[in-house]
Amino acid sequence: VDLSVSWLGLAMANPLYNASGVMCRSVAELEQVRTSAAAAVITKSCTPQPRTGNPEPRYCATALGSINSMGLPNAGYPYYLDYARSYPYAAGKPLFLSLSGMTLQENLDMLSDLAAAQLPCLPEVNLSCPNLPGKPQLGYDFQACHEALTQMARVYHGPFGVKLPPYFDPVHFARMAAVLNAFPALRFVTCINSIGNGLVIDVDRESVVIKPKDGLGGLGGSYVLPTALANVREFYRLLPGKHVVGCGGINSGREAFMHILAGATAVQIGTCLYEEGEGAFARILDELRALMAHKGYQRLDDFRGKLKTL
Ligand SMILES: O=C(O)c1[nH]c(=O)[nH]c(=O)c1I
Repeated sequence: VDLSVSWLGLAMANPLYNASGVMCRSVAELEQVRTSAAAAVITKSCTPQPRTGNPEPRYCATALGSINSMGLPNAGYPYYLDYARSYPYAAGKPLFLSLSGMTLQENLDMLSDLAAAQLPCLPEVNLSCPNLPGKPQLGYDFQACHEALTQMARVYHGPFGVKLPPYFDPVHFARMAAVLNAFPALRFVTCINSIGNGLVIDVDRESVVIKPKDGLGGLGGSYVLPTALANVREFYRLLPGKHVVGCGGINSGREAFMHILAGATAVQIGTCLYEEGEGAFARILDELRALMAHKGYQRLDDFRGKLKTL
C-alpha cells in the first residue's frame, strides 16, 4: 500500500500532518511533529507580535471532542520565520506557515515579508479564528474576504492557501467558492477550522469549562466530523484545480479515509493529536493502511474524491 501524496510540487510520504494550533507553538513542539510519522508540519497561527492569548482554562477535552478559546497565543511571526529559515526542507517534509493577523494590514505585512524571504514554506492564511472577542471572523464576510485576498495576492505571488471556517448553507458554499476561484495562486483550502462558539457544560459543577467568553469556544474532534466532511466534499466539487486539505474529527484511519474519499488531498489532525500525542500519526497511518489493504486499494488516488451518492 502506497500512502504517498504529491501536490504543489511537494512529495509527502503520507497524507497526515498536524492541524495549526496543536503541537506547533514552540520549536520543541514543531520538532515533535517533524520527527514523528507526520509527513508535513504547520505552525501555530501567528501575529506580527507575540501574544499570550486568553486567560486559562481555555481548552477542554470531552468524550466527544474539544472546546477551545485560546485567543491566538503565539510566539510572533519572526519566531516562526526563524524556524522556517533553518527548517531542513531537504528531509522531504513540507513546512506550512499559518498566518492570522488581527488586521488585513498585519496579514499583508507578514505575507510581503515572507515573500521577500523566498523560502520553500507555504503560507496558510487563517480566515477563521473564532476566538478573538469583538472580532467577527473574516471567513463569514464574503466581500471582505474578496478584498483581503485581492490585496494578499498583490503582495504574495507564490502558491498559498487559506484555512476556512465551517459553512452550513449551500448558498454560502457557492458564494465563498466564487470568491476563492477568482485567485489562481490560491492553490489549497483547509476545511475546517473549529465550529465557533459552542458551549460545553459540566453538570457536576453546573458550570462552563473554559474561562474566556463566558464558556464559548470553538468545537473540534468528533463533534465536527460530519460538518468537516461536508465542507471538504462541497469545496472539492466547487474549486476545480485547487486542493482541499481535510481537518476535523480524524481520530483513526476510518475518518482519514472518509476525508480522502470526500476529496481531501491531505489531512490534518487536531484534537486527537492534542489528546494522544504524536503517536497518533503512526497509529492512524497503520489503520488507514490496513483499511486500504482490506478494500484492495493500492494508493490514495484509487479512492480520493470517489464518494458515492445514492
Ligand atoms: O483561539 C485560537 O487561537 C484559535 N482556535 C481555533 O479553534 N482556531 C483558530 O484558528 C484559532 I487562531
